[in-house]
Amino acid sequence: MSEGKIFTYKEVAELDGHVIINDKVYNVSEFVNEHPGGDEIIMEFYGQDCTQDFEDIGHSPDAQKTLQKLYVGDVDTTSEKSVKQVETVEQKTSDQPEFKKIAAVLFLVAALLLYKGFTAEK
Ligand code: HEM
Repeated sequence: MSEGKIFTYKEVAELDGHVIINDKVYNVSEFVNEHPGGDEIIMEFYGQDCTQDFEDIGHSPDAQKTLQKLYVGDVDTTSEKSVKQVETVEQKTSDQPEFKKIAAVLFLVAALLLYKGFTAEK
């Protein structure tokens, strides 16, 4: 399906009530009120790409069908992303709680070894 309009990332960001899933643009402004997962969860993604989150939930074929009805066009993937779109991607990659946990464990082990070293000398 590619008979829709072509949007740049910036155009989508400026539109109210539109999201991007798999490089396609959907007008979800009316659908959000009927979304079984709640309106806010989608509203957070207005103007942005929510492919990952949409797929992580494991939406049913029924949800995919609903999506088709909301299709308004495609995104020009070569266009420049808006600041908001870049921020959400960066947030996802740099926000790694696993890394913080590992750093905390390493710090504790180092502190313990240092402490043991000091007490052994005496
Ligand atoms: C924008 C297009 C979207 C459509 C058309 C859509 C559609 C649906 C539909 C029809 C359901 C009912 C269950 C199913 O059939 O799979 C559902 C459930 C759900 N959706 Fe979406 N959804 C969209 C986006 C999102 C996004 C971006 C999220 C964010 C994480 C999300 C989170 C959820 C959750 C958590 C449920 C489960 C609700 C429950 O069973 O309690 N959805 N969605």
